[in-house]
Amino acid sequence: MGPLLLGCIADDFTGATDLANNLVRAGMRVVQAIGVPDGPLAAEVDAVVIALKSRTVPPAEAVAQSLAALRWLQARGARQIYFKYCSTFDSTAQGNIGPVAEALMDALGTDFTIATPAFPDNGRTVFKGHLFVGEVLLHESGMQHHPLTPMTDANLVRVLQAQCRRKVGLIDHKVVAQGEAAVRARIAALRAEGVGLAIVDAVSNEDLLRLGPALKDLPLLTAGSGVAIGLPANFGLAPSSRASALPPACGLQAVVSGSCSLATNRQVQAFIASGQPALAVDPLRIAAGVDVAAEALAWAEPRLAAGPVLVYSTADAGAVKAIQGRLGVEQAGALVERCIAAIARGLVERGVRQLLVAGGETSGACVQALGIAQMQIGPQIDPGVPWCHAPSDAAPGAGLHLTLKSGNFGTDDFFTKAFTMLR
Ligand SMILES: Nc1ncnc2c1ncn2[C@@H]1O[C@H](COP(=O)(O)OP(=O)(O)O)[C@@H](O)[C@H]1O
Ligand SMILES: O=C(O)[C@@H](O)C(=O)COP(=O)(O)O
Repeated sequence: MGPLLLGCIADDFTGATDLANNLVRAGMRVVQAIGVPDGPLAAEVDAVVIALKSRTVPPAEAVAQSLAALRWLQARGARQIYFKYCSTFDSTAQGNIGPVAEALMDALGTDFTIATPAFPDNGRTVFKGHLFVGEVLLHESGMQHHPLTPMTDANLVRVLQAQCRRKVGLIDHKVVAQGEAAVRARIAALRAEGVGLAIVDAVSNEDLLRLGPALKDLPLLTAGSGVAIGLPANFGLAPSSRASALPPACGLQAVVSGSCSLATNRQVQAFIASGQPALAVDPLRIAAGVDVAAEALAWAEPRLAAGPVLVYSTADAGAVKAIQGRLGVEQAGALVERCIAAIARGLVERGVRQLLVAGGETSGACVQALGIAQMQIGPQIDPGVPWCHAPSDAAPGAGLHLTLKSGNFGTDDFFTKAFTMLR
């Protein structure tokens, strides 16, 4: 196996597939590893995305996990490191984008990196350092109500500065629009001013493609998945459908959702409105000690043969706040994640081989419960969300098709459309 071109560290599991998807589409062969790999890679690849569950853990833990991933990638000769976070810049008051970025800078001995969550294909654009989600600023996008990482300020220079020791600057759109030489000159000027991290404006894929060549020599990039579209060309790679081939799909179909994002709420409603079977799980009953996972599996089992079933804890912002008020934010999140993960495993043990998981933290819990170590990346369903294929100890034999949907991604009919794509 040759040295890696790109070594990637993602702060959650859906985010990791999102990044892998953009790299694959731009021509890289990619494996997504769940945590730092402890065995050989499943295939010859150009890039590895190590998926961590480090977005909402205490900063010191996120740093330790990220440095362990970095050491593994460095040992495989990775020529450039990419720290992937959310396109809505999800972070807690303590981090973890700033602390992890700075720890990686220290470990790599570099004095400068960029930071941009821009992902125009999904409506995430950055202008004058401010993040827009679709037509509105970040703090008006619904993200202000996120259960774990409420985002209340769209000014990313300010948000990142609050998380960093180093000075944070801006490479604004006027510079990006002029292309590689102007971006390089701006980076040199910022370095001379002692700026360590710069938010980069980008409002279109063209901006990201113009940015790519200017980033070629930076040891570390930090970004959402958007920046990835301009990187494979730096290594002489071009788009090819060969990179995304998966084995044929088989088995039963199911959706589990622990995401409470606006897009997922719409997708759950659309699935229910289409008349397909759906069951809500109640966090208060889980907290009361009821075996909600066993109940859900007993409900699902007789229905699976007829088509996809949905089990969800998805709720609107008001309902989530009420639950968190009763159980505490972390306790509510952890209880629901454990329950949905047990349901996902039980469904696979009952023959589900096409599984859709909605929610980043939820996906992390499910993938761990399914004993999945590595995932092969397949074709895109919607921007940022590919089908994947993975061996799982709950699915002996050929493994299972799996898609990890970021909370805010996908069209309203995603829960139905995803399965029709596999036919
Ligand atoms: N009804 C609910 N009440 C409170 N918390 C919930 C509920 N449903 C899910 N959660 C928790 O909310 C969090 C959602 O995060 P995540 O899975 O990352 O979704 P997203 O991708 O939309 O951010 C998880 O920790 C999940 O367990
Ligand atoms: O960059 C993105 O928006 C996604 O890849 C992502 O990280 C989303 O996280 P969740 O909303 O927690 O799924």
